[in-house]
Amino acid sequence: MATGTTRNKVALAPGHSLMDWIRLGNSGNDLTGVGGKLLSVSKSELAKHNKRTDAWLAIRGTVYNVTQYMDFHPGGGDELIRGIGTDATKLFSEIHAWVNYESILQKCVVGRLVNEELFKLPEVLKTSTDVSINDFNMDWFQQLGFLCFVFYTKTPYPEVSIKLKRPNEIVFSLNGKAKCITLHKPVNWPCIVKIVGDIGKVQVKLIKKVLGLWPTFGTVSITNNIQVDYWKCELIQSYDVTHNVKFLLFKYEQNLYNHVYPGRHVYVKAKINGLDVSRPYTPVWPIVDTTEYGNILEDTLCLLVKSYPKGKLSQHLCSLRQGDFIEVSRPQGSFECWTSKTNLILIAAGTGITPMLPIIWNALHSPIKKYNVSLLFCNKKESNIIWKKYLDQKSATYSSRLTVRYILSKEENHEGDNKEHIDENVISKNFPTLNEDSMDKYGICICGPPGFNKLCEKIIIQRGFKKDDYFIFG
Ligand code: HEM
Repeated sequence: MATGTTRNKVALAPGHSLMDWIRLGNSGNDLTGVGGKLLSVSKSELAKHNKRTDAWLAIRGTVYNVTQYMDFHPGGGDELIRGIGTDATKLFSEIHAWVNYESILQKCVVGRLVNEELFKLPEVLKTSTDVSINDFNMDWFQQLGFLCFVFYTKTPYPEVSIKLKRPNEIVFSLNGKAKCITLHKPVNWPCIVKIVGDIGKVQVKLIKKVLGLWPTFGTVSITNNIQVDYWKCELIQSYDVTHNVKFLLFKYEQNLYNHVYPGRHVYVKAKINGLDVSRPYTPVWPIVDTTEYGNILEDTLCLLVKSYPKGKLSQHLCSLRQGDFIEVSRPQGSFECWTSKTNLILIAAGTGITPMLPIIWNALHSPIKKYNVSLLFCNKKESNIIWKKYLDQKSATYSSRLTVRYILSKEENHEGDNKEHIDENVISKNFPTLNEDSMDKYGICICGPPGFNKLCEKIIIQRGFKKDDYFIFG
């Protein structure tokens, strides 16, 4: 067994070099074992993951899942096991403080190791229901580490923007009405927002800078609206998705959160050769819950942009560099996911997948209802399919609730089916099987080029669907 002074490297099995490990990390496999979510982990929760087949350890406040790393560890699995289930900071540093663990384990982050005290506390420490802001009521509650505001706007799908103006001053703008809260003490950014669109409930969690109970949340005052026509956004990351589609991550100007509902869009504006050019784009957050792009923060604006040969704005966006700015409008659109439907049929062509991604995510994670989703995704070639690996992973995880069918018009698909020119026949042939007894439970979304949308609409009308049963993203 190694001590702080003995060095004892082992021979790793073939296929377990550092390069193989990096390859595994980039393969899209979830090495965190928790779906890439960032968790708050208590010491007692950490202690439960102390087996070779379920191994977590913490180093300098970050919790890692090292189960997959076991056979790649140059000091051997048996050595690594000494640290699992614990805060291994000291042990790790004694043996090899120089090892760049953050980089090696970047795809294995489970979350932050947090103070045990937070978990011992009762769920709600202090609540108040008598605060009324404009036309809606507000509750708040706190624990040592955070406080939470809950707004009941009484309108479905309220417009929500939040801005932390100073560490202890936050502005909530709900349906265009803004209130400023001067908080009792400072909080961190970003906030964590949960919205139940159907009933207009907005929950905002703020992490306190310093642990402690507050006697009050602070004071409320009226303020100018923070909603403007366009906000400035800075490009922070850009990734290639296919040969002509990029995944772009933007940060809003200082500490702003701008909620966009699934299926709604924003206008993106940029000055090109002295002229303002703008176009609608549907943000795809939070669908990207893979670790492939690191941990995307709540307030990030995520866009999928296809560069068209004649598309001035799309080409401009695809050529942006980190630190470049664009302007982004308030959310627009009228799509509201049907509350009365439980089966969604989504028909998309190419980048028409963008509104579908948040709809799928929402349908699979809805706290209110279990939706079943059938996606029919039409592309020219397999290499054009946006995030196929991700869609396949999702449909494997939710195999009883999400089915994905790809139609390729320019090449054979991997199942050996012939290439299919996308026409009425092909869409009809691949249309999900319907249960005729519960036709009223189906809601259909269509998004593609105008000709494609027309074709799909014709087919669904032939199948007896009415205007209220479907939505075409134009
Ligand atoms: C906390 C429990 C751990 C123990 C007891 C442990 C033990 C050891 C031992 C005995 C060696 C061989 C001796 C040496 O090269 O100095 C070693 C090497 C190594 N370990 Fe760990 N290790 C632990 C955690 C980790 C973690 C979490 C990582 C991942 C980032 C890691 C990465 C490495 C690397 C890269 C080497 C090769 C270092 C070199 O060649 O200089 N170890 N470890």
